[in-house]
Amino acid sequence: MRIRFTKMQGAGNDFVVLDETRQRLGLTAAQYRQLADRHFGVGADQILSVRPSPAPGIDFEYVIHNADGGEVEQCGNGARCFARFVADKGLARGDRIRVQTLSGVIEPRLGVDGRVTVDMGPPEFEMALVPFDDAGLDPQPDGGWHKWHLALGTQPDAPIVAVAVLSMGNPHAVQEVADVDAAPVREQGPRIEHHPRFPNRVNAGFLQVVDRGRIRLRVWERGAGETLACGTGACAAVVAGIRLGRLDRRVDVETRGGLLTIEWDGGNAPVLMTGPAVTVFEGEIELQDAGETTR
Ligand SMILES: N[C@@H](CCC[C@H](N)C(=O)O)C(=O)O
Repeated sequence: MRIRFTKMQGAGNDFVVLDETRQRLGLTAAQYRQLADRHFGVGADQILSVRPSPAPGIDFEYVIHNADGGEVEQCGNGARCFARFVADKGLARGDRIRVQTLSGVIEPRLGVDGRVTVDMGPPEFEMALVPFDDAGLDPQPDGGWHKWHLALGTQPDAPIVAVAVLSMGNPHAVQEVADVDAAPVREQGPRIEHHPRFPNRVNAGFLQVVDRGRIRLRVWERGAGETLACGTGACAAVVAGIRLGRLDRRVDVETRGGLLTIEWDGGNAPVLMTGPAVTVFEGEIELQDAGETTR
């Protein structure tokens, strides 16, 4: 099967974008993995599918698959690329759209400077977690704010990390570090991702506070490994920092792939994320036949 695709990136978090507005491609998990593969495919952290409106008042459906082929609820950098894609392809009427994701409706809008701002909705602090057990977790509720101590292993000297746990539609566990360049992202990231506490796995963020309006961030993404930037990870890190009294309401987030700006007024206010969205190239690829068609 031969398909057309667009390769995009937002702060270095890269995507294969598929136009399914007229016809569903019916790809299998193995085919999503092939598209994401940097040696045998196009190469991407996530595959984004653009589908027609699923309901009145909604412009599009936005379906996200991680590089490992699994479907996920949300992707922030992808949301900006999604908005740029539907505008550039003439699929959207205005510069503001309403998009259905697995975790709710988000509202991206194109800025005059080429950047895109996305209303990501409010953060959630009551995530579904596997009940704590002595072997893996010591819960430390902190004034209603969920800050947990995770043991990364069962041996007595296993490292224990304190993480703030929240959802931006998708799950995040964020820890503060003194120096993000020296942070053990590749060692701890997979162990946090697969920690028994998180039934659906989790994205692991490592945040360094520079000052009240600036942080540096690296994220080990669920289903993709460390990426150059994670939009929902940036939202989660800033929300965590604000809740802990360490950050102001507008924060610049330095990632290895570029700068994102996150704003949050607290409580049930939506989180606003602003950053770049760039088309890299377009092409066609022959996909192998393998496995069962997914949603
Ligand atoms: N890169 C994304 C997040 C993509 C999904 C994530 N890996 C997950 O599994 O939840 C972003 O920019 O938010």
